[in-house]
Amino acid sequence: MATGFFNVPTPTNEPVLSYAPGSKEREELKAALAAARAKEIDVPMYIGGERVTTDNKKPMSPPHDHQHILGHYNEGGSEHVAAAIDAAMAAKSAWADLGWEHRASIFLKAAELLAGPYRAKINAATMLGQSKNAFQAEIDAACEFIDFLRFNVQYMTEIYAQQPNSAPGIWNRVEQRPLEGFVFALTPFNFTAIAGNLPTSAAMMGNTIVWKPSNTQIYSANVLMEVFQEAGVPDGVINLVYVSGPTAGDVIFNHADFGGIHFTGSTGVFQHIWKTIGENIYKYKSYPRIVGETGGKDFIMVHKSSDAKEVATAISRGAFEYQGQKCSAASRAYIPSNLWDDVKDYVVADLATFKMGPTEDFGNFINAVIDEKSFDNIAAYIDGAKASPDVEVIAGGNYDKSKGYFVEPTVLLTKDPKYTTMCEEIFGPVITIYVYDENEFEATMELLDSTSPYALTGSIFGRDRYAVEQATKTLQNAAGNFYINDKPTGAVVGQQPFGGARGSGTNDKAGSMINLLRWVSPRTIKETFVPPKDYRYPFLGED
Ligand SMILES: NC(=O)c1ccc[n+]([C@@H]2O[C@H](COP(=O)([O-])OP(=O)(O)OC[C@H]3O[C@@H](n4cnc5c(N)ncnc54)[C@H](O)[C@@H]3O)[C@@H](O)[C@H]2O)c1
Ligand SMILES: N[C@@H](CCC=O)C(=O)O
Repeated sequence: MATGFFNVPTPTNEPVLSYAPGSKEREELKAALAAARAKEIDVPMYIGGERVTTDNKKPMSPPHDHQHILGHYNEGGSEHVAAAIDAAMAAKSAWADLGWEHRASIFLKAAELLAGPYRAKINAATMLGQSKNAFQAEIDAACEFIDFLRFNVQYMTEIYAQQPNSAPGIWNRVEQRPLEGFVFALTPFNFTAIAGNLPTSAAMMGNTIVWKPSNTQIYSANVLMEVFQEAGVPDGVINLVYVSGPTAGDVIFNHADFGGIHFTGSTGVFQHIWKTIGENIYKYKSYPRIVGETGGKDFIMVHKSSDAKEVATAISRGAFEYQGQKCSAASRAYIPSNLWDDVKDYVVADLATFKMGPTEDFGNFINAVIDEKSFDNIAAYIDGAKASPDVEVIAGGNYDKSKGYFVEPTVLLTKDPKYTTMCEEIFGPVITIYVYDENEFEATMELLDSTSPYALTGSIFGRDRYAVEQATKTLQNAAGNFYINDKPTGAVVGQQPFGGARGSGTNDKAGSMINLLRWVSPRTIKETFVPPKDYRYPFLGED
């Protein structure tokens, strides 16, 4: 067998295409949208390379047009979860033994497929299934996932290259074994890139996977699986099942071979999972790796020296892109009294120009929220705000689910800095503003830091460098991704490794070496070239 020390292609961020009128990519995307809408599909589970169907067919619809059927997915039960674990365990040794360069090659090929022949298809599936506009789909399903794949391959090689020193006469080596057992990838609805990254990052390091996506992301998960198969991911390495969360959890968290969970989703679900794993700890062969990136109550903190228009733009984009359904979305802002009138005028003017509607109309900046449960939850927060004497609705406040789950981008102004919507994650297009005395900057930051249990993303705006430095220090633990004079969303793989602490997760930074290290179990090997043949120390010879 030929071998060598291989370098992988140097990763660079995938360019974001413009989808401008008349562009080739726009035409291709429009064609992919039309083709997807025209044909109902039957989406199987994938277990050990088998396409598994059941009698339990569940409809999939665009959130912005809930009467249209895109197709059905086949819902499984606990027996399918058990079969997926068996398939992952059966595929394990061949996959773990495969030369790393072949694993790298498979995932680099997946990146190329997504950048080229599958780009329009994965973006169209994300636009229809998750109601993302063309730009939001492009930065997620195409670019971010391509970046995850390419950069993770590079980080994998850097991990393998890290080796210890060796004293004369010995050779020390560290090998990076995959975890014993299987890895459970449990993924959210809101980013196709995250749904793809959670199973592939662990698989890249030699693990085999049971993947359970959110029901509302299955339509695009099916395209990802098609890409994985075409890229050459062997049967059984990534097994995709559609079951309820508790059904998956009951089987997986009771299994002796459960090796780790790669989770992204809400804080409540993650805390429940952690507790269950703790209660079952004696059942497992190893201590399972627990990686979870969860919710946020992301902030924009504004100093009196800021530019009001820059702040307003950060609010308009940071709070409302993808209907505020980003874990990083700005959902509370602290505005100094000297700037409020201007910031308010600019934000209200921006919102008046937002167009809301289906993703197939490329002129729409705002689309629908993901499903009825989410719509009702957001509407209840808005109703609560309307009824509260402490809150004024500055913009938006209306909603309508007759055709799709549409919620107007909504700006609330509160007199109470601890009002519910300043503390709780809403996960929708709602931001709450608290206007503070412009001379109370330090005290307001202390208030911000103690208002919510989360610490995911946050921004400081200011032209006064002393104020920016003060905020950077005071808010050190308030966000895992901290932005200066920028909105708190839009982290790019390889540039701003992403994740938060406190209630927001284990901060293992998706798309970084830190994350990949969680999916290996290092073994240190010491080899002695000429072993001693006498147990005595030299000084034991003579008195
Ligand atoms: N920090 C991050 O990087 C990040 C990124 C994206 C989303 N998020 C968070 O994800 C949430 C939105 O996504 P979501 O609505 O899909 O989250 P969710 O927690 O509802 O679901 C996530 C996954 O867990 C499953 N699940 C739900 N209940 C379960 C249970 N009891 N047992 C086992 N599995 C269960 C779901 O089916 C889904 O696959 C928000 O809170 C958001 O902040 C965080
Ligand atoms: N990484 C994304 C958020 C992912 C969570 O939903 C961002 O930085 O905006």
